Amino acid sequence: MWRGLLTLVARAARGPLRPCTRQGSRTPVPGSGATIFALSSGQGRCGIAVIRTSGPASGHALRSLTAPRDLPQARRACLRLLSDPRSGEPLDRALVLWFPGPQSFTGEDCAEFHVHGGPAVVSGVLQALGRVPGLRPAEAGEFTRRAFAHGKLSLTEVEGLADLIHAETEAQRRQALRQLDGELGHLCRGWADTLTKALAHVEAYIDFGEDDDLEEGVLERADSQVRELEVALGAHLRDARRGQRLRSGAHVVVAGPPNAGKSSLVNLLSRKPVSIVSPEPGTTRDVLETPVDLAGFPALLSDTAGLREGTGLVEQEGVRRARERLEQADVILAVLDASDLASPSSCNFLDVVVNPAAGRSPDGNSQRLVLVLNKSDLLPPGGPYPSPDLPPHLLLSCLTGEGLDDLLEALRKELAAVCGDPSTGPPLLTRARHQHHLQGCLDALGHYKQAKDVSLAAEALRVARGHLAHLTSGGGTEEILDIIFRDFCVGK
Ligand SMILES: Nc1nc2c(ncn2[C@@H]2O[C@H](COP(=O)(O)OP(=O)(O)OP(=O)(O)O)[C@@H](O)[C@H]2O)c(=O)[nH]1
Ligand SMILES: [K+]
Ligand SMILES: [Mg+2]
Repeated sequence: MWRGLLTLVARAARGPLRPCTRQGSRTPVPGSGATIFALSSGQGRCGIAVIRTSGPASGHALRSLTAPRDLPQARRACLRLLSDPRSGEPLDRALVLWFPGPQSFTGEDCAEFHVHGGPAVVSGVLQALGRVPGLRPAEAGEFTRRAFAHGKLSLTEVEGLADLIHAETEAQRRQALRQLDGELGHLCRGWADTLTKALAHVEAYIDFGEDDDLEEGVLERADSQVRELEVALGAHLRDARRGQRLRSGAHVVVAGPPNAGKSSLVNLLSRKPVSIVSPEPGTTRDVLETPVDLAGFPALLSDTAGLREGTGLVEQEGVRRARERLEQADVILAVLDASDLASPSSCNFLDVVVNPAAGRSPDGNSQRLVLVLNKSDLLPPGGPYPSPDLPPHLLLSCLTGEGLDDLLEALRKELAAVCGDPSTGPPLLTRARHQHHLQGCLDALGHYKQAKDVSLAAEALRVARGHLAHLTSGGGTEEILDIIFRDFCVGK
């Protein structure tokens, strides 16, 4: 009786043991019956512009604009005269491509028109397409959304694609490409498979626990699979901030005493005059932020007020803001005037900011510090060399540019440590959403271990697996999909 009841409970709670697939097809695509069209290449005058369509009327649209010719061979570029289907007026001589579904980007019938990139040609072809029955202009991200709905891309791949389109630095491009290649999704599916196996063992125990023909130690095996998974997830979560930093930029804060040359350095690194430079100490009063590509990594570079006490109200507020910003830094770029190391403000900065940070052993999650002694051009040639008891530092002259290459190399190393190097290592978690689901999965595994009842343990494994499925498929939640697809431009 007891066992029969347990089996019933387990069966009812189990539902179908659906593997964690790439399909996002549980979400209906809004207006998916329509055929959509859009300019997919950038706006403005260009050599070639690409216009594409997706949906059941794509073939008809292609035939209408290239009449009287038939559809070209699938996936082969063909030169065709395009003309307006109503007036018959020639529009352009263009390369056209026909991608019958499901072997297309969206999984639907698609057509591409590679036209000459003049505005009149592009608008002529778009207008002609708009007059074909069943066609309407595409909304932002609609092509990708259809690809997702037809299981052509998983959600993490969609995110990778969005990031690839927006990638501004080499490291961002590498990370996005890896995610688009499905590495993160692949990893999650591997974890989900492990969970499915563990769940199968637990369910077998629920169903046949007292039968003699059940292998020994099924529960122990499930336990050890869960333990291994916990270790892997834990390691990945510890790395979580890195992928996000790489996506949105690491915070690099330039700090130091007044007049050390902080603003000069910010201008040098960003290759434009973002900050005012002057011989007057206390020039920079507020935090000035500028996004830069630092040695291939995206960074948000902040110029700050020189740190000193006992000045006017405005400057004091600037100093307060500088201190606040320092606390949020991933990398502190500490600047001192090499010719003025003995001054009270230099000594104070060394004591309060540099030495404490230099004393900490850095890991991927703690702040890192690069110490720069600027104005090396003012040092007497051949020595004496700045104080030997300084922590590791680099010599630089913002005036002559000497030492800049070494500084960039040092920054590259620090940024690779805080952002993770996208060329090596496991795929990174690039969004807070990823972190949330991995943490949810890990928490559920914790419940599994604490469960007093085997059917509760099975339920915990199902919850854990659900989190992994949500990570790759979005779980069909419209809001998440809306947020992700909103990032896309029209035509993608
Ligand atoms: N000789 C020399 N002068 C420099 C160098 N870098 C900056 N300076 C000069 O030092 C002065 C101060 O430079 P800033 O960049 O304004 O210094 P800052 O640290 O931003 O100053 P505050 O914002 O006032 O704290 C300016 O007159 C610069 O031209 C350098 O490498 N060599
Ligand atoms: K200054
Ligand atoms: Mg300044």
